Amino acid sequence: MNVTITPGLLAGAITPPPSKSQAHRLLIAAALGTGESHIENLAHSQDIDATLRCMAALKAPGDGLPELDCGESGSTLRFLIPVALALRGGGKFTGHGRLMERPQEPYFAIFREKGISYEQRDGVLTVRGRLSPGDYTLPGDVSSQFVTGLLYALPLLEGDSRILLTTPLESRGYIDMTLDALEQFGVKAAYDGDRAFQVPGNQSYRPRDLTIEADWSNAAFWYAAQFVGCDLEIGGLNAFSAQGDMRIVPYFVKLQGKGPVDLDVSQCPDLVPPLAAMAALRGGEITRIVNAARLRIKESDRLTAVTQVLNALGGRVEEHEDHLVIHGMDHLAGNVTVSGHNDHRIAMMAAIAAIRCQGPVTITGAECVKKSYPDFWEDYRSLGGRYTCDT
Ligand SMILES: O=C(O)C1=C[C@@H](OP(=O)(O)O)[C@@H](O)[C@H](O)C1
Ligand SMILES: C=C(OP(=O)(O)O)C(=O)O
Repeated sequence: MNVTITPGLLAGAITPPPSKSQAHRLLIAAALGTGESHIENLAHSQDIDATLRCMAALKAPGDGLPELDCGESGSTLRFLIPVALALRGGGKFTGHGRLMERPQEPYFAIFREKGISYEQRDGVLTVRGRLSPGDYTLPGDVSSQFVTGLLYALPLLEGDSRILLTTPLESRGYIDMTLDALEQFGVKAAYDGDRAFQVPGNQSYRPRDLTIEADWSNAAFWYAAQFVGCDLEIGGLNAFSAQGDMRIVPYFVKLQGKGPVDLDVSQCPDLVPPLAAMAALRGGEITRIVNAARLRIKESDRLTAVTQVLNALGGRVEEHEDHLVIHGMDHLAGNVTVSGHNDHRIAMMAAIAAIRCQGPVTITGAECVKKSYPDFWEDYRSLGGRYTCDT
């Protein structure tokens, strides 16, 4: 689907969709539960549908390894690899887009050490073996999703385990969300705040009735719209949330100030596309988005995609190995077609930057927003955004 936007300011009240990260966590814990749980405020984004489908496959009776189609969801794949080992002695994992090329080496290193077999061939990752209680050592700065996967699976084992990080933890907010979700389901895991987690074994997930919070990661796009001049009332968010992407609020305030600004995104990588849209429209000011190397291993190489899209719109972005330098302008030229890079956050960034373009902007593959925000285009229109679609 191509969307062509006629630039113009948005206005009105908006509630962001339910948090994808929290939804993954609550659904997996609920499915592992010893009874019936009720999870309210679920949106059928593609990633959440992937987790629902995979949990159903893991729990379906049957012999042999379950087949788990993780779609394009890194969270689903990395959370469920250890869970599948604990529940079913492994699984056959498939994915789409870039998913199966995204790194799994921290798990593979553990599997080699522990005698768990793994093989990735023709796009299928087959993992087979038994998880045993003990020490699990891995880096903390490739993806926090490996730690989350272990935190879900290790409590189910018959003895105590530890997770030991060899490098500092990045994306820490996501681990806080994981620990928060585990606690809600009565599962204990202690984090020393640095490099070690203690995870007692022989635990079970108690059933719970919970409501998924509104998503701070996607709210960030509406904050970016606000920043570029829209009059929005962004509602429904939990100001005391465990979601690390709440950091959009202090970063928004920082960007409103004059002078050069450095934003460290090591703990909030998903904020980079909306932050970059804001920075591109920070007239006459320079913004550096630093500690962003892991952006290259998301749905797209997001450092390249952000740079290409904003520069095509008429912005001035310099791409570096692990950071971006953005020279803010008052307006962008637009009058161009840009690719959504099959990446929801890149398509949404383009839609927000288009608000302050002088000519129309066409975004190709704009349906990719469905990965996390299925109603994004409807919400954009409900706020007065003008666009046409061709499929
Ligand atoms: O645990 C999660 O829900 C997520 C963790 C983050 O990944 P990394 O830990 O790989 O940075 C984030 O980018 C992703 O969108 C969601
Ligand atoms: C990177 C993302 O998700 P995942 O890693 O789960 O694919 C994202 O939603 O931006």
